[in-house]
Amino acid sequence: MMSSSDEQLCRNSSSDMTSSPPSRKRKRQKAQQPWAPPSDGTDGTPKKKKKKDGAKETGRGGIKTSSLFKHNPDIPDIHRPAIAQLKEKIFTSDSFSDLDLHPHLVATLNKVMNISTLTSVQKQTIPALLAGRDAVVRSQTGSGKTLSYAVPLVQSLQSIQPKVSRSDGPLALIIVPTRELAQQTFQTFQKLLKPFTWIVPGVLMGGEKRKAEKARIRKGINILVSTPGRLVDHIKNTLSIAFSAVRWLVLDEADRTLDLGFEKDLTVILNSLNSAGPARQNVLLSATLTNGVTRLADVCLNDPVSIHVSGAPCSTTSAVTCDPEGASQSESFAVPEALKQFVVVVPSKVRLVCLAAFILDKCKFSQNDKLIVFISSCEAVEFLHSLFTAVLSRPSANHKPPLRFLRLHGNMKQEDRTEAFQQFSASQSGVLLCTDVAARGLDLPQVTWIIQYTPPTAAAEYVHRVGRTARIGARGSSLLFLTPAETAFITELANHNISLSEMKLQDILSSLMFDDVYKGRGKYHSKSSSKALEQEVRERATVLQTEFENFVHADARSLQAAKKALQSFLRAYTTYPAHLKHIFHIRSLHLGHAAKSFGLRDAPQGLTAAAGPGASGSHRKNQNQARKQTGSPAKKLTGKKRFGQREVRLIRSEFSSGLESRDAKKKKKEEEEEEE
Ligand SMILES: Nc1ncnc2c1ncn2[C@@H]1O[C@H](COP(=O)(O)OP(=O)(O)OP(=O)(O)O)[C@@H](O)[C@H]1O
Repeated sequence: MMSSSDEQLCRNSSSDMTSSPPSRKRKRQKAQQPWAPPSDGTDGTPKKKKKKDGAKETGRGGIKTSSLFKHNPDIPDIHRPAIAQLKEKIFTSDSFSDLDLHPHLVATLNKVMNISTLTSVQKQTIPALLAGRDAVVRSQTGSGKTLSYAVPLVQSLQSIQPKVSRSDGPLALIIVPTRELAQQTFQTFQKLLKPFTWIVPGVLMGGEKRKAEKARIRKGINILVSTPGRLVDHIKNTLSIAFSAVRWLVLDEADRTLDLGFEKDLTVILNSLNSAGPARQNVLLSATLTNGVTRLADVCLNDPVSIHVSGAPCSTTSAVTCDPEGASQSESFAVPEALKQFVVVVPSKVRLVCLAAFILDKCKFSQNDKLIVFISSCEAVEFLHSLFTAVLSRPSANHKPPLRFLRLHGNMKQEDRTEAFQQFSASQSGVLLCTDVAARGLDLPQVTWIIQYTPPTAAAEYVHRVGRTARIGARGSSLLFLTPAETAFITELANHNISLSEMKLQDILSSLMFDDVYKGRGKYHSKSSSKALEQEVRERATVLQTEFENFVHADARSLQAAKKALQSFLRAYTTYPAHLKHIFHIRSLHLGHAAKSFGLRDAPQGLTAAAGPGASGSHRKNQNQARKQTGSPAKKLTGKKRFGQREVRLIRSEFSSGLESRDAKKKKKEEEEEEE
C-alpha cells in the first residue's frame, strides 16, 4: 500500500514531466503545515557543531547552502519516450485441481501454501513439463516461475515406482545464482514434499563447511538445490556426488548464471551430467532470457518448448525452438503492471541527503514502508549501513520505533547473511541496504519500494531489482537515482520497453520539513513564499549533510570506511559494459562531488587504485597489482580533478559487489597469495 504522501508524489511526478504545478501544490500543502519550533525553545539547529565541522556560515550566523547546492550541473528536462509497455496477465481462471496432479500435491498447494489458481506462466509451463518436454521459460518477475517447474518435478518424482529412496542420490538438480535464492528454493521444495516424505530435498550453497555438506550428500539428497560454484567444488573435490540418476536439470535465472562468468562451472556440471545420466528434462527460466541464453540452450536443451508469457502466444503442445520471433521480442522486458516506476535526477553532491530524505519520508514521517536500496559495492553498503544507523535511527518525538536498517552483501559471514535475510523477510517495515546479491529471485514479502541508489549495469538487472516488489499482483514502486550526466540511461531503458516517471528532487528533499531537527535559520513560516520554502528545504538538507559529515569525520575509523566506500564506488563505476560507457564513464565523475555523497568534506587526497591513506592490506595489494599492470607509479587523484585515462586504468580493479564468480574470487586470492 502506498501512503498518501507517496500518492501525492506519484501524481506530481507522473502527470507532467517538465512543468511543475503539481509540485507547487505539494509545496503549498507543506507550507500550510505548522512547522512549530521544538518545545525547548531552540531552533533545533546544532549551530556550534556546524561551525566547527565546516558547514560554512553566512555573516548573519545562518547556514550557507552553497557547499551543497552551488556549482552543481543543471538538471536537464527529462523527455519520456512514448512506450507501449509489455503486459502480462498474472492469473488465469484455471486451478491446480484441473491439472493431472496427485491430490496430495494439490492439497498441499491449497492448504500449506494457500495457492489454488494457476498463474499464466504456470498454466503454460506445467502441462509442457508434465508431458516430458524441455522448456525455456520467460515471464515477468514475481509471476510464479518457481512453482511452474517445482510442481511438475515433484509430481514426476512422487510417481516413480518403486518409490524413490535416499540411496538413489540426486534425481533433480536446481542451479540458482545466489545462496539466499538456493535457500528459498529449497524451502519451497520442503513445503511441496510434505506429503511425499520419501523424497529428500537438500541445499548446497557455500558458507557451510564442505565436510558437513559432503556428509549430507552421502546420506542421500534427491532434489539438490545449489549455486554453481559450490556444486563444482563438490564435483571436483569431494567426489561425493553421483549424477547417474539425474533426470531433471533446472537453471533458474539462467541468464544470470551465464552473466557471472559461471559458464565454465556450468560446463563442468553439464559434462559430469552428460557422462552419467539417463534421458533428462531440462528447464531454463528467467524474467529476462535473451538470445545470449540460446547458446547455453543449444548445449543442454532437447527440442524445447519456448514459453514467453508476454510474447507472441506460444503453443505448449507444439515444439517451438528459440525462434526468430522470440528473438525479436527478447530485448523487450515486461515489468509488473502494478509497479510504479520513478526516476529522480540528483547532482552527485546531493545524492546522500536525497536518499536519506526519501527513506525518512517513507519509513518515519509518513508510513512504515519496507524498502530495498541497491548499492554497487559491499563497502558502500557497509558504510551507508553504519552511517544511517547512527544518524537516522534516533528515536523520534512521535515515539515511533527507531528506523531499522539491515544489510546484505556477499562479503558478509554466512550466519549474518542468513540472519539479515530472515529478519527482513519477517519484518513489516524497515530498510535493506544491499548489493545485487539480493536482485534475483528473492521473494521478500510486502516490499513497497525499491531504490536503485547506484544504477544497474544492464536493463535486465534493472528489471530484476525492481522485481523485488509488486510481486504476484501486489502493488509496489521503484525509484532510480541518476545524476544529470546519466540521464541517457532513461533512453536505454526505453529501448527495452521500460518507462519511468520523473520525481522531483525538491519534492523528495521537502520531506525534511516534517522534522524540525533539521530546521534551518528559522526564518521560514507558513506564509512564506515558495522561494523561501525552497531555501528552507536546502538549509535543512545542508543540516542533514553536516550531520553525516560530522559522523564521518568524528574518528579515523569512520573516515576510513567512507574513503573505502568511495573507492569501491569508483571501482564499480568502471565496470559498466562498453555499450553504456557513454552514459556511465568514470571520467565524467567529479571526485569532489562524489566524495560529498560519502559524507566526505573534500575529495580524499592521494586516492589511488587502493583506498586512500591507511588502505587495508588487500587494497594495497590491489594497488600494487594495478601498478604492475600499468607499469607506472601510483597516480594520485586530487579533489578538483576529473578522471583521465591513467586514473581510470589505475582505479579499475575488481570491485567488490560480492557477486564475483568463483573464478574471479579464486584469481583474486591467488594474486594476493602471489604478492605475499
Ligand atoms: N498460483 C499462485 N497463486 C498465488 N501465489 C502464487 C502462485 N504461484 C506462486 N505464487 C507466489 O508468488 C510469489 C512469487 O513467485 P516466484 O518467486 O516463483 O516468482 P518468479 O516468477 O520466480 O519471480 P522472479 O523472476 O523474481 O524469480 C511467491 O510468494 C509464490 O509463493
